[in-house]
Formats: sequence, structure tokens, C-alpha cells
Amino acid sequence: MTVPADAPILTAAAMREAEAACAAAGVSLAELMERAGAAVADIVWRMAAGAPILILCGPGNNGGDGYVAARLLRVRGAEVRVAALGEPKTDLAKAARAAWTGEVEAFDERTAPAPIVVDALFGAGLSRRLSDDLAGLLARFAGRRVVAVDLPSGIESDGGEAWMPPLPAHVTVALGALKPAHLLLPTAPACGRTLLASIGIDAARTMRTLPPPPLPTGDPAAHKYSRGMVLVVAGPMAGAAELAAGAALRAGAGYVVLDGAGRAPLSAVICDDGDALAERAADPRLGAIVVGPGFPAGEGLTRSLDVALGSGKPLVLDAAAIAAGLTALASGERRAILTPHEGEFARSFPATGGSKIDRTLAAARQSRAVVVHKGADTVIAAPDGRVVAAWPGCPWLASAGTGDVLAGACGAMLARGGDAFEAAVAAVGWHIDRAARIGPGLVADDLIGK
Ligand SMILES: NC(=O)C1=CN([C@@H]2O[C@H](COP(=O)(O)OP(=O)(O)OC[C@H]3O[C@@H](n4cnc5c(N)ncnc54)[C@H](O)[C@@H]3O)[C@@H](O)[C@H]2O)[C@@H](O)CC1
Ligand SMILES: Nc1ncnc2c1ncn2[C@@H]1O[C@H](COP(=O)(O)OP(=O)(O)O)[C@@H](O)[C@H]1O
Ligand SMILES: [K+]
Repeated sequence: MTVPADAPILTAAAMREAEAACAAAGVSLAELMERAGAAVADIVWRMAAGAPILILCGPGNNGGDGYVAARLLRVRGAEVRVAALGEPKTDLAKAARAAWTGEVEAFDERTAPAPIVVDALFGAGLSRRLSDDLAGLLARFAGRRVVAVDLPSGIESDGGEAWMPPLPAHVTVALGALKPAHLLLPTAPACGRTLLASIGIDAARTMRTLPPPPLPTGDPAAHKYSRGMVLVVAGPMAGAAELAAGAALRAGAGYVVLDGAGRAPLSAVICDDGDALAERAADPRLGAIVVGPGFPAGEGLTRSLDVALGSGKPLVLDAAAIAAGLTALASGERRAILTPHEGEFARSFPATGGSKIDRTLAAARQSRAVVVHKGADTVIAAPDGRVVAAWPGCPWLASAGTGDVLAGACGAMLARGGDAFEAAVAAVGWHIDRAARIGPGLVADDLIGK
């Protein structure tokens, strides 16, 4: 399962706006459909390598893309059949159907399979769950090589509904931009490998997929404080804060202090016994404070959090510190990153609804902080509306303590200065990249290279 890096993501409504802007700029919708069909034909041609192809066409423009692909594949000499769910209903799809000179079979229980099945039944226009009858017809083709046009049919584009497609795809050709459903659970795995056919739409980049990790560029004039100084506040479960402190150092901070309980996870981490928290937090060289790993709610957390909040320094709040710090954060302006997993998110932001992207954006606006909503389909959102979706992440991260490591990495990136959203994006990228290099058997300690 892969998706293109740093690619735009559009909701169905934003897609329609981009399409209209294209038309206003002189590129007709018929031309967009021709480009979409050509992109699909190109990919199917290579995947088929001479094997027979069956294209399933629906009543809307998704089906229109299918008719265009069928025509272009036949021109190339491919063996193509088309099976349709009735006659096309849109003008564009009718024109594409008319330009296909081959036979159109009815798509029903007698439709014979082919080694390559192209699913052009429904895309972004799906308005309700597929009927059981239709789902049954599609499920008959399980086990064939399936290419989905825009989305596997049955998936709701914006990711707000958890409708699963009856026929998961090996390859999905996203048209114009990626859609939230390509990147969010539970639908993302059903898209297989998602490719982007840009088709010339000018897609806004407010929402995008995770960029590739930047190449490390050392500043020749750097010193340990200029690379970023991070303070990690330890609670009763000191191991978690140790992981965060080690991660901050490995993720590029020049100087890391672990305050409270705990031993230095790496010899270079400076340990304080907790009496000097206010003094440490007031250090003008300090670039970020991390509070939350291994620190359950209670008086101790409230005291430490008050000091951290009172210092005015950029903050990373994890675990119980998220809910505890929300009110104070929302009432001021500061660079802050919150790193909830789903349980912590639900407790801290119970009123949010919609897709994981919608919910994370609402949480960022409510808290006035960057929110890293963790999970296999991590979503990062900023109060100004920017979103990065980090699917598919690295599955070896599903292991205790890796979230503490991410909190420390966020601290390191935040302490360098600059935009908190870009810092969170860099930390998530660092985390996934480091986990992927370690691979199966990963434990959180490996990420900090003890
Ligand atoms: N937005 C764009 O810029 C472009 C969009 N294109 C294609 O257009 C697609 C969207 O086309 P449409 O808006 O026509 O929508 P779709 O073709 O995805 O489906 C809409 C049709 O399906 C019917 N329908 C919806 N849900 C159904 C259900 N559960 N059971 C049975 N029928 C159902 C609707 O009544 C309508 O007839 C995209 O996914 C993409 O494939 C491309 O042609 C190129 C450009
Ligand atoms: N299946 C998965 N695929 C990819 N990343 C995952 C998966 N499950 C969890 N993660 C990542 O692992 C980390 C786990 O964090 P968290 O649940 O806070 O763990 P802990 O509290 O034990 O440190 C997060 O960064 C999350 O995004
Ligand atoms: K489709």
C-alpha cells in the first residue's frame, strides 16, 4: 500500500470547484474526462501486458472515464470488453459512450470475468451505500487484478462514512487529486496502491500527503543551543519521558534536559531532579517543553503543566497533558503541538464529527494548536486549515512507547524555531522513516538507538 508523497488532497466539493475553475479557464470537462481516461488506459495497458481486460462502467462520469479508457485501450490493440449498469446519465458520459464503437454488455450475474477488471462504476458521486445486489455482482471478481478509477466503487470520497467496497483494488488511479478516503481507515487499504493522475487540475495544496523526509543539511555555524534546546518533564512513569528525551536528541535537538524522575536514556541527556523546573523552563535558550509522556492526570501533572504554560515557551503536550492543557492553550497564542492517539483524542475533543480529517481540523481550531492525531492513518492539522495525511505510516510503530518517541521528536523540531505545523510534519516523517529503517521487531528503544 503506497500513496504519492506531497500530493494534494481534495474533498468532493473542492474537486467540483477545481473542475469548474478548469472549465472557466478554458479546459472543457470533456477534455478532463479524456485525460482521465487516457491516464487509466496507460496504467491498465502496462498492468495487463496483453491479458484480456473487462471494464465495468457506471451511469455517471466515473463510467464516462471507463468508456474513454476502453476506446484508447482498443486503439492500442488491447482485448477489451465493456459491461455497463444501464445507459449513461450525464452528457459527458453519454458522449464517451457514443465514441466507444465496441459492444456494451449488461453488467449482471452472467458477466464473464477477465484477468484485469477495471472498476469505473462509481467515484466521487456515490451518494449512498451500494445495494447488496450490486455488491454481490462486484464481489464475484475478487481475486482478479483490479484497477479502480478514482475510487474503488462503494467508497465515500470524503472519508466520513466507513462504507467498504465489495471489490478492493490492487491499484487505484486517483483523478486530479487524492481524496480523503484514499488516506483514512478503514477505506485506505482497499485502494491498494494509489497513483495520482493530475489531469491538469489546479488543486489547492492546503491538504496534502506526507512529504518525503528532507535531506539532512547541517548548518556549519551551528552550536548545541542553536540546534534547539528541549526540556522533557518526567512524571511517575519515567521510562516514557526517557524515550521522549532520547528521541529529542536523535531527532536533532542540540541539548536535552530530562526534568523529574528518570535516568538519562543516552549519556548526553542532562538529568534534573525536578526542583529546578521553573528555572529550567525560564531559560531563554529553551526552544520547547514536552509534557505528558508517562504523566497521568493528577496534582503532579497540573503543577508541572502550570509551570510549562506559564513559561510562555513552545509546547508539546501528549497523553493526559492534552486534556489538562486545553483550556489554557485555547485562551492564548503560542506555538504548540498536541499528539493524541484515538482514545486521548476522543476524551479531549468529544464534540467533533465527520472524517478523521474533519475532526482533527476541528480540534486544531478549538485548541489553537497543531494536532497530530496518531494512528496508522495519522492526520496532522493546523488551526489555519492546513492538513497533512501520513497514510500508510509504518506498521512496526504499533508498539508501546513509540508515541513517547514521537512527542520527543516533535519537541526537537519545534525547538529549531519556525512553524509548528511544519515541525509536526517533520517529526511524523522522521518517526516513520526511522521505523521503516529498523523494520520488523522494532521496539520503541530502537528508535532512540540506545
Ligand atoms: N471532478 C473532475 O474533475 C473529474 C471527474 N471525473 C470523474 O467523475 C467522477 C464523478 O462523476 P459523477 O459525479 O458523475 O459521479 P459517479 O460517476 O461517481 O456516480 C454518480 C452516479 O451514480 C449514481 N449513484 C450514486 N450512488 C449510487 C449507489 N449507491 N447505487 C447506485 N447508483 C448510485 C448517481 O445517481 C449518479 O448517476 C469522478 O469520480 C471521476 O471518475 C473525470 O471524468 C475527470 C474529471
Ligand atoms: N498500525 C500502525 N501503523 C503505523 N503507525 C502506527 C500504527 N499503530 C500505531 N502507530 C503509530 O505509533 C505511535 C503510537 O503512539 P501511542 O499510541 O501514543 O503509543 P504509546 O503511548 O505507547 O507511546 C503513533 O505515532 C502512531 O501513529
Ligand atoms: K470506481
